Amino acid sequence: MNVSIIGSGSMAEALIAGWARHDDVSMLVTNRSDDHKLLHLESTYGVHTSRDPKALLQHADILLLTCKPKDYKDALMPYVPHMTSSTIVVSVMAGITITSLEEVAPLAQVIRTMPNTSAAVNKSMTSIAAGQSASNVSIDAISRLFSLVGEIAFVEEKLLDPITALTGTGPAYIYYLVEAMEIAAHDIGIEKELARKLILQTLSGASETAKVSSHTPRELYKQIMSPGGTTEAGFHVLEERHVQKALIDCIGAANDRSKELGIVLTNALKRS
Ligand SMILES: NC(=O)C1=CN([C@@H]2O[C@H](COP(=O)(O)OP(=O)(O)OC[C@H]3O[C@@H](n4cnc5c(N)ncnc54)[C@H](OP(=O)(O)O)[C@@H]3O)[C@@H](O)[C@H]2O)C=CC1
Ligand SMILES: O=C(O)[C@@H]1CCC=N1
Repeated sequence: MNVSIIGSGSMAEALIAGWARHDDVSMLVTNRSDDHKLLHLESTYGVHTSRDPKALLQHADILLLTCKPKDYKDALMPYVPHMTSSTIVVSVMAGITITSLEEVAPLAQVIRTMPNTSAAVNKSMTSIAAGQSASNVSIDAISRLFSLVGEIAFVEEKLLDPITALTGTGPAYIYYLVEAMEIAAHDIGIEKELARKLILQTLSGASETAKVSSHTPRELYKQIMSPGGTTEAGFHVLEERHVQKALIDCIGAANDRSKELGIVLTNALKRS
């Protein structure tokens, strides 16, 4: 599969790192102006880079838009005159709707996705919503492409905003938790390197258990909690400080922002 990638930031690099392990994915990458980043991607992953829209479109029918939502119009415009009905525009952007993309690229088949940076280790959770213009063959191609770097789910487009808050942003919540556990480990006398190993194996074990177990998360944490024991003592603080409520509100705020991004940017760019 040939993919031309427009934007070379964190999300693009995670996908490139994942796809670079697959010989059948050929990538041509561009960005706005960061030559250093393009050189880094060439030397690290063996991808090719270009600043010629025609070359990027000739390389692939799949144009992957990995710029920030505010830049989507500028990023897409140079390709529009060269597009045909076999051009597939795939977006990973938060908030920007299929309709907005179709307005800028009326000939293209548009597919919206929400992956996450765990694509770099083939563990992305990518949700996919296809526009009316996308053929089954194109949808199949895109689902195969993202399956190479993790799990996929087909969803209705309206779910992509909440999914952005849950799984697009999701790894950041986990890293924040790991950071807190590392600080705590230091405070209670466990050295950094050992702490990291202990924490990450605990996290991956808990994730795997939650995945295969028939128990709910509540049942699973209750199984670890002995009356009068250490877990209960720790949970007492979590409950007292309303940590679960804070996490629920955090995802709610990310969801609100995701919706807002789409509305504000689409209106602003329509006026421009
Ligand atoms: N970061 C994440 O974890 C996730 C991000 N996303 C989505 O992915 C997208 C990218 O996010 P992220 O990687 O963090 O962003 P970054 O800011 O790291 O990267 C943005 C990239 O877009 C490029 N760009 C900007 N304007 C243009 C243009 N006109 N033409 C070509 N390239 C352009 C920039 O180039 P230059 O540096 O040269 O200016 C840069 O390489 C966002 O829309 C976000 O919603 C989705 C899921 C997770
Ligand atoms: O913070 C953001 O807007 C992007 C979208 C999902 C993850 N990062």
